[in-house]
Amino acid sequence: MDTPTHSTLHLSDWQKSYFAVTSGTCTPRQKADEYRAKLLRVQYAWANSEISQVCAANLFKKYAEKYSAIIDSDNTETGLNNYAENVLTLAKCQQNDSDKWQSALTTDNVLELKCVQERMQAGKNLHPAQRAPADACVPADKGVSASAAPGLSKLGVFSSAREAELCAGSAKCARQGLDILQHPSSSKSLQSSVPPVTKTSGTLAASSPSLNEQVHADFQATPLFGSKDTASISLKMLSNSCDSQNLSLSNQSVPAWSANSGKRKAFYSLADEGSTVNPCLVPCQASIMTENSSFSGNRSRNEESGFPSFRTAKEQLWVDQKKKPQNLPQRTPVSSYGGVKKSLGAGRSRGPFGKFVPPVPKQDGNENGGAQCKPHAGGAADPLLPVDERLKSIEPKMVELIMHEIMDHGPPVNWDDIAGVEFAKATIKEIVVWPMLRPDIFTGLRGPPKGILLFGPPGTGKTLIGKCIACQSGATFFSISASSLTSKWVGEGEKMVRALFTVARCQQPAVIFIDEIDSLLSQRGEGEHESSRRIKTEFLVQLDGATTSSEDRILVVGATNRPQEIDEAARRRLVKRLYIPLPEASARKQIVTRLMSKEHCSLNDEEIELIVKKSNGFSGADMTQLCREASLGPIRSLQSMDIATIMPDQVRPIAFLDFESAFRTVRPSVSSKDLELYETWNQTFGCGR
Ligand SMILES: Nc1ncnc2c1ncn2[C@@H]1O[C@H](COP(=O)(O)OP(=O)(O)OP(=O)(O)O)[C@@H](O)[C@H]1O
Ligand SMILES: [Mg+2]
Repeated sequence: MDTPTHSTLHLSDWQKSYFAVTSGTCTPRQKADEYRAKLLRVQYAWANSEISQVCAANLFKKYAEKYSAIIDSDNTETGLNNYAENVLTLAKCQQNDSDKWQSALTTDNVLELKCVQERMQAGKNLHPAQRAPADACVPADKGVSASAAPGLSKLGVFSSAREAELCAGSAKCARQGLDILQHPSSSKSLQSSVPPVTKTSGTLAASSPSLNEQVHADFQATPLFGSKDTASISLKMLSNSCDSQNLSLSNQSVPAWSANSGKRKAFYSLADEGSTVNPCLVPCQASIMTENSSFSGNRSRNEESGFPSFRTAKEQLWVDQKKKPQNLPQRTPVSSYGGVKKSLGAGRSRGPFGKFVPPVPKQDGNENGGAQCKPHAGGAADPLLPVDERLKSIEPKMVELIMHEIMDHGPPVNWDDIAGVEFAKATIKEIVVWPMLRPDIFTGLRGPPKGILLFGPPGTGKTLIGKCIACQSGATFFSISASSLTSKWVGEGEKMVRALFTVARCQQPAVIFIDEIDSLLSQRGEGEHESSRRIKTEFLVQLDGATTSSEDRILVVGATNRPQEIDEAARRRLVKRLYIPLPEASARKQIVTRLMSKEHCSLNDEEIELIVKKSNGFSGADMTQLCREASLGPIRSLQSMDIATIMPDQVRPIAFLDFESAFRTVRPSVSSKDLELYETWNQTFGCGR
């Protein structure tokens, strides 16, 4: 056992520090460091019940004043006046100590010690009256605890004449605290004895029990956080900016300290929890208070042993983190369907921090029943699930891009929102929606076609139908703008096409909506760019696979207002070619009525009929524009002065005259000549009646 050596070492440490603060050669900074160290030692000594509350308070006061005098002084020779730096140093020091303290004082470690076991057993045999009652008078077999010294512990009031003794006691205790710090993880340190007598500058003289005895005493004297009043001392290392006069020491007489360990643990648990922080205290302020049994409520207990378990700040952080909800969303919600249509290259996360989320087939059943995969379903984006074999040949970057093409089911577009085009709507429901709902019925010859082409004049609702399919079909919906595919991925476009179909296969049932499909599948010619040719070829190959494979549940929906430009091979694969014509009178009426129903409007039925009549040849988009224009009429009729002050409900309703003036500026966007072309193409290739 090398205990004497240790003791000698610590004695010399103490002496060194003492001389450091008293010698004239010591710099103010060194002195401040030493005083901080002393304050820490006093903390430990008190926490270990080596000194009493009053003793600790006196020592704190003494050292805190000295410390503050150095810190607060502007004198370059004797003071620092550098608050921030020293506060940080202080905090760092505390943190390090706390770390070391943690590993040595876990309750389990201590309880496993043989000597502790023996002592506990012996303690059980003691008569209750024999147990250490108060003020940390610890029964020990060998040596006498400093806190057990009558002069230190039993007196409620300490005379100044006794201060030297108090200091001696605290110094010894501080040394013990250091022992623990310096041998944190070794259980030997807990068992090793500390020599009973030390002396420093004539003021230090105390006997010390061995630590194992102290530990034993802790447990023996602890009524397991019983209902007796206990005292805790909260020592806070805080701002140096407060004056030393602010040192507030409660001189309440403390009832019997029934639990040494409780006291020690109270100290640390409070320190961890920061429950008594007063931001305007001098460094190392001792805030002494009494607590009742609620004291024990502030700490956790070791459930097996019944002892309260000490937790370091690190442990507490870990526990707190475990308590936090685990199911925090990993990804921010995708923008709503109606607000943003994703297209290639848009809306995806960029840069090195963009997280790759591999798409995988969703294995579990879902509420929509039957559908294997849903847009943005958790399973699809869950990186923990195995990646589909088919995706292994695809570059992850491309898979990610494709995955970001999945459209979300946001604000829904209903079939009723699309005016007219009844035949097209009925056909699409038949092809898309029902087979998705009842795949068991739509088998064999009833199997749905795998390709649809929506063609017709501009602004007739083709894209709107695509959105509606996205919302109503319940399938994974990919919306690809052909132009973005060709322009942004020069050289890699065909790979993207392949990746698109592969991902779609993994996400079945899936709908791939290709708006402006003519720009992707225009007829192949000689002057064509090589890259666009390759894309087109790849697309046809994939389209062929998708349309011929009876197992795959992939529907390709193309939309164009230039159907005549589509390559004949593509045309063949898009078997259902549905004409989306200009809206008929009933459809136009529907559009006007629906839009005006949301506005303050004074139109009667006759006026609406007149509007419908006058709007012959208008597309759906034109009708929308007409209504917009008319709705501005009441505003235009206001004087510019009124606009600044008028209340919204004072604006007059939209009237027929507003439509009359709107008709003067809004013209049909589709010429009759163009219409003939569509009609002809529809009669040639269309599937309408
Ligand atoms: N049948 C319709 N019912 C209701 N609104 C319509 C209809 N057709 C068009 N609209 C209105 O016109 C707007 C444009 O429609 P959409 O984008 O679907 O036309 P499109 O056929 O795709 O045109 P383009 O061929 O130029 O792409 C829609 O947002 C909608 O407000
Ligand atoms: Mg469109």
